[in-house]
Parts: sequence; C-alpha cells; structure tokens
Amino acid sequence: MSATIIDGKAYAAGLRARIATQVEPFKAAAGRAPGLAVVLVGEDAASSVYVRSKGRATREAGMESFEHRLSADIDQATLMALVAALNADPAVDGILVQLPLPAHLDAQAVIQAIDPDKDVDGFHPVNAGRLATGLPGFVPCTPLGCLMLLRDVHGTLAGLDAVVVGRSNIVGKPMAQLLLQESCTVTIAHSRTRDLPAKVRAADIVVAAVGIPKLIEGGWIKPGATVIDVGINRTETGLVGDVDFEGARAVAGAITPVPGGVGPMTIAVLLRNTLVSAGRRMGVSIDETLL
Ligand SMILES: NC(=O)C1=CN([C@@H]2O[C@H](COP(=O)(O)OP(=O)(O)OC[C@H]3O[C@@H](n4cnc5c(N)ncnc54)[C@H](OP(=O)(O)O)[C@@H]3O)[C@@H](O)[C@H]2O)C=CC1
Ligand SMILES: Nc1nc(=O)c2c([nH]1)NC[C@@H]1CN(c3ccc(C(=O)N[C@@H](CCC(=O)O)C(=O)O)cc3)C=[N+]21
Repeated sequence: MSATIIDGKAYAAGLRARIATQVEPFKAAAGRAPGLAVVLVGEDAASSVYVRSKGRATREAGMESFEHRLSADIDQATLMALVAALNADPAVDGILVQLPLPAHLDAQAVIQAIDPDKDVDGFHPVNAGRLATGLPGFVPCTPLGCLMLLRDVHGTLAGLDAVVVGRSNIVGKPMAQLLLQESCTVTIAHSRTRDLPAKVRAADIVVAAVGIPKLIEGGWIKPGATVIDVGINRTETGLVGDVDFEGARAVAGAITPVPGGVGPMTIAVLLRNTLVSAGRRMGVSIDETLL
C-alpha cells in the first residue's frame, strides 16, 4: 500500500479562494481592505523569497500588503518604533516580523511589543497563553495549517495517538496544544528524547518539525499513520523535509510532500488570521467555520 499524498498546495489554494470571497463583503462593510504589514530586516535570501510570496498572496486575496524592508544593521530602538507605529496604524490589522532577526536584535522583545490583537503570527505570549487555556486569539500559522490538513484526512482526531517531534514556540508547542484540544493523546519529542523511533512507531499522527533532513525513517512509521512534515531543509539535491518521504510513503496512510505540503498552508493561514483580525477590529462578522 502506498500513502495518499496530502496536497497542501491545493488545499491552500482552496482556502485562499474562500478567504477572498469574504474579503469582498468585508470591504463593503468596513470601507477598506484588510491590511497586513510584513517587516523584513536584512536580506536573507530565503526570507526575501517568503516575504515576496506573502505580499503576492495578500494582494491576490484582495488585501493590502504593507512591506517594510530595513537594513540588517538597524538598531533595536528603530525596529521597536516601527512596531509601535504599526500598532497605532488603523489600516494595519496584522503585523508579521519575519524571523530569524539578525543576532544583535532581541526577537523576543520585538514579539512582545506587537499588539496581541494584531499578532497574526500568534507568537506573542498572550496568544500562546490564550491557546493553552482555550481562549480566542491567534494560533501560529504553520500548526493551524497542519491541523486543517489533519482534519481533512481524519474528520475527528479524538483519541488518536499523536507525536510532535520538535518543541519550538512557533511550531512544536502550539501544534501539541492544538492536538490536545482535539483530544489526541500527545507526546512531544525533542533532542533529549530517548528512543525516538519507538515514540514514532506508537503514533497514529506524526508531525515532524525539527530541521534535520530525513531524520524520521520510513521504518519508524506505524502502518497507516498520517505523517505531516513541517521541515524545510535546503540540500544540494533541493528542498527536503524532516521525513524520508520515499521510505515513509510506503507504510503511511497519508503524508505531506516537501515542497507542496505544509509550506503553502502557512501563507494561506496567515491571510486567514489577517481577515479574522480585520473582522474583529472593525466589528464585521467573518464566518470562521468556512475558513
Ligand atoms: N513549512 C513551514 O511553513 C515552516 C517550516 N519550518 C521548518 O520546520 C523545521 C522546524 O522549525 P522550528 O520549530 O522553527 O525549529 P527549531 O530549531 O526552533 O526547533 C527544532 C526542534 O527540534 C528538536 N530537535 C533537534 N534535534 C532533534 C533530534 N535529533 N531528535 C528530535 N528532536 C530534535 C529541538 O529540540 P530541543 O528543543 O531539545 O533543542 C527543537 O525542539 C525547520 O526545518 C524549519 O525550517 C518552520 C516554520 C514554518
Ligand atoms: N514571523 C515569521 N512567521 C513565519 O511564518 C515564518 C517566519 N517568520 N520565518 C520563516 C518561517 C518559514 N515559513 C515558511 C513559509 C512558507 C513556506 C513555503 O511556502 N514553502 C513552499 C516552498 C518554498 C520554497 O521553494 O522555498 C513549500 O513548502 O511548498 C515555507 C516556510 C514561514 N516562517
């Protein structure tokens, strides 16, 4: 048996189309488009590519994109002042500061300076706390995109055994929170985990968010399991995930490819969060169940 390939690119295109249909009535009611501000510090090649594709997707959905490109050597105070100005700008519903920042800047301080109600990345500790306690807020785009794909495959996730490999604040931890909210039994694995293959073998759902090419071997996967590969690793042979795709697809029930899996979902969910933010801020109702 060979796994179903989960087409994240197609799912993301559908999601962006559903978002666009709600942008039109939002504009009519609010008198303006939802606005997303993206801040890029420095000229990291990969980050520039992401920021460009975010800008394009934002405009294609009928939203306004405000792009701020700052030189790599700006100081903390300048960046904090820009965030404060974006917090105060009524045309801005969402603020994203592209990570990683150059090493001389304090990323945590920047994240904490963003108005939690414009934090469409869901990285502010207030939003992390809201997620952990089940309050409405913003959920980080990558894990929410992964959850959408998992729901599409499984319907309900209740009672399934899930392993999340990786415990970062931007992917692993919020992913585990979402799966717990869905009533999965969740194991969070990391670099100090003993016998990772055994933890993976026990799981109906595997989410890999590590950053090591092909760390997760096909032989570790439980037959029929669903595998979500968040990893984006640039190697000489191109972009590869954290899962050995060919090995895993032979045993899994469903698996995301890299590229074309989780990556496109991240951008679509960013637009979703921006539309939801705009609706909340302007008192315009957005049907979140369609998103
Ligand atoms: N598709 C998308 O949209 C996105 C993709 N990514 C990609 O996802 C991957 C993870 O990103 P991110 O969460 O930011 O990464 P981080 O580097 O912040 O976290 C990596 C995690 O992996 C764990 N880890 C490291 N080595 C091992 C190991 N040998 N076994 C098990 N766990 C290990 C670390 O453990 P410990 O905590 O103990 O150090 C850590 O928790 C990267 O490839 C990144 O490029 C990220 C964001 C969005
Ligand atoms: N504040 C902030 N928020 C983020 O959400 C954020 C960030 N910083 N820093 C970097 C990571 C990474 N990230 C990706 C987005 C899209 C793709 C994506 O579209 N990937 C395509 C391929 C892209 C390619 O070819 O390089 C795919 O997987 O098919 C991947 C990764 C968002 N991140």
